[in-house]
Amino acid sequence: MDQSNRYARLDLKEADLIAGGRHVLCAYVMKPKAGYGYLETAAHFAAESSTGTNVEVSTTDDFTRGVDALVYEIDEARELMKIAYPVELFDRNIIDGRAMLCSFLTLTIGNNQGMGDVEYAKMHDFYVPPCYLRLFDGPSMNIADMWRVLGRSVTDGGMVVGTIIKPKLGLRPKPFADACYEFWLGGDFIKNDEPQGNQTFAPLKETIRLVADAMKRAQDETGEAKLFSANITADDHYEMVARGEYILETFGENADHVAFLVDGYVTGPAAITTARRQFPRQFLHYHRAGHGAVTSPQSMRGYTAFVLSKMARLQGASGIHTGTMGFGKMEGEAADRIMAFMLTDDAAQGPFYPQDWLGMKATTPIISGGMNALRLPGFFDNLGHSNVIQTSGGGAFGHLDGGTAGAKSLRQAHDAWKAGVDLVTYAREHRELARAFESFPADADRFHPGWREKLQLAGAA
Ligand SMILES: O=C(COP(=O)(O)O)[C@H](O)[C@H](O)COP(=O)(O)O
Ligand SMILES: [Mg+2]
Repeated sequence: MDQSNRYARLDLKEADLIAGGRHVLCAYVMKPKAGYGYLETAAHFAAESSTGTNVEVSTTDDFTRGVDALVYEIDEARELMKIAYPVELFDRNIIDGRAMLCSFLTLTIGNNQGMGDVEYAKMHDFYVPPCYLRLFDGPSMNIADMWRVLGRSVTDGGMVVGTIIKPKLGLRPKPFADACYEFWLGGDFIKNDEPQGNQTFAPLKETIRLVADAMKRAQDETGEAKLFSANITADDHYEMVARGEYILETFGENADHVAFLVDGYVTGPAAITTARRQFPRQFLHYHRAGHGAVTSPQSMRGYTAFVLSKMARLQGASGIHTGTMGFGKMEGEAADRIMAFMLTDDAAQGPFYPQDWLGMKATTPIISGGMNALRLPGFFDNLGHSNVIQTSGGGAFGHLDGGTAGAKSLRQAHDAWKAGVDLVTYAREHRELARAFESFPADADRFHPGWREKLQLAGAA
């Protein structure tokens, strides 16, 4: 059944829809299955994503028709389809009238992902009007709160030098806490790797006690504040709260040095909101393991990493992984920086839509995945600033001289970039950085050709 006479209004102008402020706009790359017309499929998609189904139902009335989602633009050659969703369609909490991200997802990227006439459809951008934006929690904390703990400028405090405890699994509590101590002697921030929790060989309560003690000792030794991001991800809301409360109690006077890590892709918006609302004074660290299943450029369904990031800010993530924009080991490209700008700026431009955040706090980009000191300058050049959390797992613990030296090499690379000094030149006077070149020679050759001669290290070619 062709429903385009009801669910398509190609005369509507995007600028008018934005000015009207009553619609959420979504841009998809959509392809119909063979034998289905583009507009007809787009209209069915909008029907299934709002008030309709594949047939007319007798219970529809005039009010219903007033809240139809409407296809307002198509470009078959680019496989582009844009849909306007009236804000009334989205579910609100009964407890406080606020918006919920799961409702946004259920409609805009729900049943439409399994339709028989759609070959594929992937959301590439969305726009949220002010009346709906203000109903989302948004972040309560971000990197500024970390900088405050670290005693730095709260507007331009620079890179938070971080790591992920590696190996990913298989450390018992003491070796785990020892690795933390070692890194903290040179760095600022440690996160649990995403699968680390309460395994039988590393019970959470014991590990956390030892990590809290390691933090105290590292702070005493260095005279600097240290930060830890503890994984509280779980299926069960009560389990997450129990973990969070235990961790805060155990860190005691250092509880404000603790972030909570939640795997927001595998657990979904409910877990992110649990952490955001139960622990509004803690930095909420959104880890996105698994997101590649839908966000990868090879996946033609779901949504992009840009969309995931934008949703994370709405939900109130303090920080989210944004990949390494082609400078690390995970998929990504230099142009991914627009993802970071959408997280941090008050007005930003996405691939299809502008977004005004109306003063909603920024979400901090977390840069991770195959990074090390040698890859940082190129990354910062591309981004244009270094106000991010950066975590190098292999890049710290893969340093020939261990985790402390690895941490120092990362800080030195950041300092060199801030000072506008070439990395090899800086390494001549900074031993840990120099040894990072020897630790990661393939990267050194790729990003800093001629480094051996310039560094004049013993054993250099
Ligand atoms: O453990 C790591 C990186 O370890 P390493 O530093 O040893 O590569 C993170 O889970 C990835 O960064 C996730 O990817 P992304 O940040 O893209 O979500
Ligand atoms: Mg990890």
